[in-house]
Amino acid sequence: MRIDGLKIPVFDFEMSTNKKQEHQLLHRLQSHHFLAENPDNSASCQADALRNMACSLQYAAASDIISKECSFSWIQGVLERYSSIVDSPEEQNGLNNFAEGALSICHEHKNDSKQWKSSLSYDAVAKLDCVQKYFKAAKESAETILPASHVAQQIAMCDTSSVAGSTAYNRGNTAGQRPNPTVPSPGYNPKTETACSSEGVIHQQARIGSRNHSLVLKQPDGNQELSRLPFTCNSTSSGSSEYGSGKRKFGTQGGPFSGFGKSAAAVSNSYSRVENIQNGRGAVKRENVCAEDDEDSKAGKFDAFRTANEQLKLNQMKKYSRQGPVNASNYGMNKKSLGTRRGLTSKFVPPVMNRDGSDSDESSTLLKRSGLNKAQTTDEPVDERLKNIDPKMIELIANEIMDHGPPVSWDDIAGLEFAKNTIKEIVVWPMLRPDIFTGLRGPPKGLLLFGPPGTGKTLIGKCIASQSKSTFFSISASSLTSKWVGEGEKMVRALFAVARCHQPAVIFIDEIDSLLTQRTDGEHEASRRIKTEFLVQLDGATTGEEDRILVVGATNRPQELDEAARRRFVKRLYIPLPETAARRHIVVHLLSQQTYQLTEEDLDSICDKSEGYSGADMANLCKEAALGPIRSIAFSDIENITADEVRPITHQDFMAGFRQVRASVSEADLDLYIDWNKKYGSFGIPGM
Ligand SMILES: Nc1ncnc2c1ncn2[C@@H]1O[C@H](COP(=O)(O)OP(=O)(O)OP(=O)(O)O)[C@@H](O)[C@H]1O
Ligand SMILES: [Mg+2]
Repeated sequence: MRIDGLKIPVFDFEMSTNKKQEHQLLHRLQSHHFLAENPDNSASCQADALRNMACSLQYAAASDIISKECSFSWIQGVLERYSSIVDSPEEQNGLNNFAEGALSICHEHKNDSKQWKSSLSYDAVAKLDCVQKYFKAAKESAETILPASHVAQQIAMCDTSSVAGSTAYNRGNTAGQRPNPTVPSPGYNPKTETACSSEGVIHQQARIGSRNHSLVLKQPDGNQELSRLPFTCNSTSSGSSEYGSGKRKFGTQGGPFSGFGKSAAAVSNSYSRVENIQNGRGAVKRENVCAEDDEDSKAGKFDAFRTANEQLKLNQMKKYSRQGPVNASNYGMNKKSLGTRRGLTSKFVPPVMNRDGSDSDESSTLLKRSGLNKAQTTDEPVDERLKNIDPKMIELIANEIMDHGPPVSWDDIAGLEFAKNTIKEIVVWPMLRPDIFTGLRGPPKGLLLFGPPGTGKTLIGKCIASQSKSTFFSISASSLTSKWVGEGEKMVRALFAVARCHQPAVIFIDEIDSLLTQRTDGEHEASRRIKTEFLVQLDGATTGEEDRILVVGATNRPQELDEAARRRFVKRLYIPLPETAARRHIVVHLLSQQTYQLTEEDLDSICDKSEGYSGADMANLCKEAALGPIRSIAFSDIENITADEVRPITHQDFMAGFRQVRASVSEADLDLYIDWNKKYGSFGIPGM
């Protein structure tokens, strides 16, 4: 006999005298075959048909309609086909069993495989504790030795019979008699008893109603019962409709090949373990140790029998038992960006979130402050404006870009009164009185801070972050370009979308020249796209008039800015080198944490001598001077000296420091800034 597509070898039937049985078998095989081979049928329907086919073959062998060898070889072909469907990753032709876990985690993708478990093998079932016990019992009985695969098959067959419906074959007779299969009918709940052995060594009884089963060891002539091994199938899948629909539940059994298709936990749960067999011929004492089996399975004793999918679920259940089942939709959302930093001074974020509900205080506080955690990590509706934005980008923005560094006050910034006042006007006042700052009085949407390096541009950004009560996003051009290679423009879009949801908002872009350099013909397409997106967002094409988002850019190369970008930064503030008073302020401010002996004249002298120094240079000078008293301590005393015994910082230390720290900004560079400021800079606020 040959059935196309299954590559089944031709075997001789052991023709039964019962032509009716044979006819029924052929009829069943044929109909299952057509169901399995019809490409219009769904994968689950095909798999169902194959399972039924294998079941029919098993039954046929058990009933001596066909030979055992023929049945096993044929079943092998059927099972191969069945496995290829169950485990196929293709959505159309397979049930994608192994990919299910990953897919559901990624994007809650659902497919038929949710209802299916992939196959275990005969060998796998044979390794089960309960089956091994049978072997032991059989050996002890010394009456008959059963091949492992045969017993395993019996277990699977018993499981088959526990499920009523199309594959439950009714005999309605007692063990030892030849089977008398009938065509199953819907709703039929037969007492099932399956005898299976050409040698008549093992017979199996299964009563579906009570779900009590027994393996009966018999004499080869099939008449004398050697031993009876009862066990219980506590399957929860019963009824033809459930089986027919191919429904299978995690941790439950169902279907003829549930021995192949369920985890060891499910298998061990399904059968009570036979604890003690008194003798080969006598009664068998059985203890139901389902719970223990469950513990075994939890302890991983049966790891070899779990499919990847089941192992994944088990792990998740174990891991998140305190949180309940893992919600695939929030799985990816909760993940932290790998090793990213949040802002300029924030701590390292571990790659894996602490999922036991005790996520670090800092990160949870951060997310709370960002207001993103609730919308993004729970089922609460996400803001309409964020719907088309990649959640990972939103998360990155919340984690890394929203800045929550140490507070910087306006007093920490020496000098720069004009810049500070302008910023207060643009940022602070409109926030206090949004009703006044509307229409023509509406604050500008772009502010550019330019000037020589080390003059406090970034410091001003930090000050805005802590002083303005707005949501502050601090971003460097490199974080837009390097982390999302090829996706920088999406990141820009996401940044503005998140900012729009958290108004009033300030987006601070340090070193903006590297992001918005002049566009050239030869430049990379990706960077061009970022620039374009930025210009679009800055222009307010997607930002309404009433949106309160201020973009603050800082650069020490303003001349390299794209002219379109320049236009969009309406206010361009020159942040010059600190004047004498500002330098004095920096020195006093930094020395306030140390002991020092400096007269007013000493300070004047230091400030005069530091003409042309930037704020950063002044900070370095103070550091160098502060090391003077330490250098004067003998090396041998360094270990024992107390902090109070260190001498104060003196004028000489500063003079020594001047030899180490020189001005970092040249006159020529300054001229460039001054020129650019004359051309494009904002000169001041009227009346100030
Ligand atoms: N006006 C200032 N008042 C107080 N400290 C200042 C001032 N300017 C600079 N500093 C000191 O210099 C350090 C560096 O300043 P900052 O990073 O803001 O410079 P920058 O203008 O951003 O430089 P760059 O253009 O190179 O990025 C600050 O941490 C601070 O200690
Ligand atoms: Mg800077």
